[in-house]
Amino acid sequence: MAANPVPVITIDGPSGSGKGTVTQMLARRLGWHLLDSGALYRLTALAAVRQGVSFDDHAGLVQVAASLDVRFEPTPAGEPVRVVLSGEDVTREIRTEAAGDNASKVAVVPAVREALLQRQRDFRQAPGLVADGRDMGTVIFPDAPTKIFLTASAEERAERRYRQLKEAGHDVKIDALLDEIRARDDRDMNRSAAPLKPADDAQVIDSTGLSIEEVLEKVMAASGQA
Ligand SMILES: Nc1ncnc2c1ncn2[C@@H]1O[C@H](COP(=O)(O)OP(=O)(O)O)[C@@H](O)[C@H]1O
Ligand SMILES: Nc1ccn([C@H]2C[C@H](O)[C@@H](COP(=O)(O)OP(=O)(O)O)O2)c(=O)n1
Repeated sequence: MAANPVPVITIDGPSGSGKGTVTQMLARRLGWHLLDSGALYRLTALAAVRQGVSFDDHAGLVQVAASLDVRFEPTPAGEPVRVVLSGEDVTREIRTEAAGDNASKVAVVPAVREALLQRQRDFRQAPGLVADGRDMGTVIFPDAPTKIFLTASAEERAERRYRQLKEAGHDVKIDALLDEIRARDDRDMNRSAAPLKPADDAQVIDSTGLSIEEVLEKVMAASGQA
C-alpha cells in the first residue's frame, strides 16, 4: 500500500495527562485537523445508555458505535469543540467523570473499537492531523511520523482534574478522583484490545511539574515543529 502523505501527530496517554489541551493548542497553531478519539467512546457509552443498551450487550454496543450520528463543530479559541449527538449539544454531558468511566468500559470491547476504527482514520485530511487518545500511535495511525506519549503522576493528574471540575462548579473530592483515575488507568492499561501503552517509536514526555506552555514547547520540539 502507498504511504499516506498526510502527516499525523499522535498524542496518547492516561486521563489528565494534558492530551486534550495540548492537542487543541497544537492543532490551532499548525492549522491542522483534530481528532478527540475519546469523545467517540464517550458518545458510544452515552448513546447506549440513552437507547437502553446494556454494556454487556456487545452486539448492541457495536450497533450503537457504528450508527453514531455525531458532528464536531468549531468554536472560538480556548473553548472546547462543540459535540453534537443526533442534533443535540452534548459537549458538557460527555465531559463528566462518569461519562469517562463509562467510555472506558465500552472501550474494552474489541468489536466496538473495530466499529470506530475507519471513522477515526477518516479524520486524516490535509494539511495534517493531531490525534489524541490511548491507541493513536499503536493501532489507529501506526505510520504516524510523530508519536507522543504524555504522562504525569496520578496525584498530579487527580489535582488537575480537581481544579478543572471545581472551576466548572462541580462538588468533587480529591481522594475520590484519585481512586477513579487509578481505576481507569488500570482498566485502560490491562485490557486485551489496544491497551494504553507507548508505541515502540513514541517519545515519552512526563508533564509532572511542567506548565501547559512548557509541555507544548516539548511536543513542538519532538515533532520538529518548534
Ligand atoms: N501541564 C499542565 N499543568 C497544569 N495543568 C494542566 C497541564 N496540562 C493540562 N492541565 C489541565 O489539566 C486538566 C486536564 O487536562 P486535559 O487536557 O483535559 O487532559 P486529558 O485530555 O489528558 O485527560 C485541564 O483542566 C487542563 O487545563
Ligand atoms: N483512543 C482511545 C480513546 C479513549 N479510550 C477510552 C478509554 C478512556 O478511559 C475513555 C475516555 O477517554 P478520554 O481521552 O476522553 O478521557 P480523558 O480525557 O483522558 O479522561 O475512552 C480508548 O479506549 N481509546
